[in-house]
Amino acid sequence: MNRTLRIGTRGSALALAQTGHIAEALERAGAKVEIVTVSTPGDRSSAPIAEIGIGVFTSALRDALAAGEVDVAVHSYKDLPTAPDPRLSLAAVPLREDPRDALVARDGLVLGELPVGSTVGTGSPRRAAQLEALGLGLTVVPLRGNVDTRLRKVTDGVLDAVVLARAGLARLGRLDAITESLDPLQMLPAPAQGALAVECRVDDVDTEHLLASTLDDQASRAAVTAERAMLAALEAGCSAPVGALADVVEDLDDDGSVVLRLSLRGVAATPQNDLLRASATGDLTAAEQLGRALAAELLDLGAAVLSGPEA
Ligand SMILES: NCc1[nH]cc(CCC(=O)O)c1CC(=O)O
Repeated sequence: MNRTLRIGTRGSALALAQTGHIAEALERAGAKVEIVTVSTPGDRSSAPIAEIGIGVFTSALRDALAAGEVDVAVHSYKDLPTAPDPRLSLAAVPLREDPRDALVARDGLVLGELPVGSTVGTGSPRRAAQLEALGLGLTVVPLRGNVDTRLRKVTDGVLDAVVLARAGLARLGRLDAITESLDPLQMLPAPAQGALAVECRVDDVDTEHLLASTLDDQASRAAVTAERAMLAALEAGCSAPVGALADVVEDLDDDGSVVLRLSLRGVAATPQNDLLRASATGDLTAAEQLGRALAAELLDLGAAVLSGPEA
């Protein structure tokens, strides 16, 4: 391909860092690239995500891609609505970062050391519900803003701790700030957390092929496919209290040979806001079915059918 690929990204430090990695990988594969920043309503508003709705960070970028203003869009996968966009192809899911949530607390404290009444900042209902379910007497405080703004709440002494995606800190070179990477047994991450979604126009087969062959990681794609299928079947938006995490695990076949399987864990809230947890294992090649099956089990257990603020 001789043309220059225009790669669209949001302008936040995190978005620029993750798009930079993608651009470098494409350049190493011989492509000519150019990074184009697209401003989104989510970047211009400071309202809680639960009010402005999922898609605020991604729809402007998707529109620019569909309109031909850019050729590739790089998103944080967990920020995408669950409904597919028929104009676009999800050409690559690159190797996923560590998907766990991270605690950044004052004085190097871990979760179990935070005194009763400590303030923990997060704007995510999923994180808030799981923090409250620990029964540690923590006070969850609403919080938004870019990664630096959130970290500063702790260094400035405004909050005792904040919870963020470890992947965001990794991509910004701020892993040093983490005082504890939270065990998924206590804090299941958002579906697709730590993964990127790389899209192109559905009719741009050259770009689709280049992205898939250069960037796609099959295990990462299978894991996030299962997590997102679970989310979609619960009809939950990204701001709903739903967590999911799939791992590729080795298992033994009937004839004793090693097979790779997907192990999926999920958490969802009841209408009374109690948390339900469940897990299931399935074929690596049937990730969507696994996600839907786990959602059905959670619904059977009494999970609320959620209609988040938008999707
Ligand atoms: N909700 C915003 C958002 N979207 C993606 C990430 C982090 C990187 C990722 O999960 O891929 C973050 C920040 C956070 O949740 O702390």
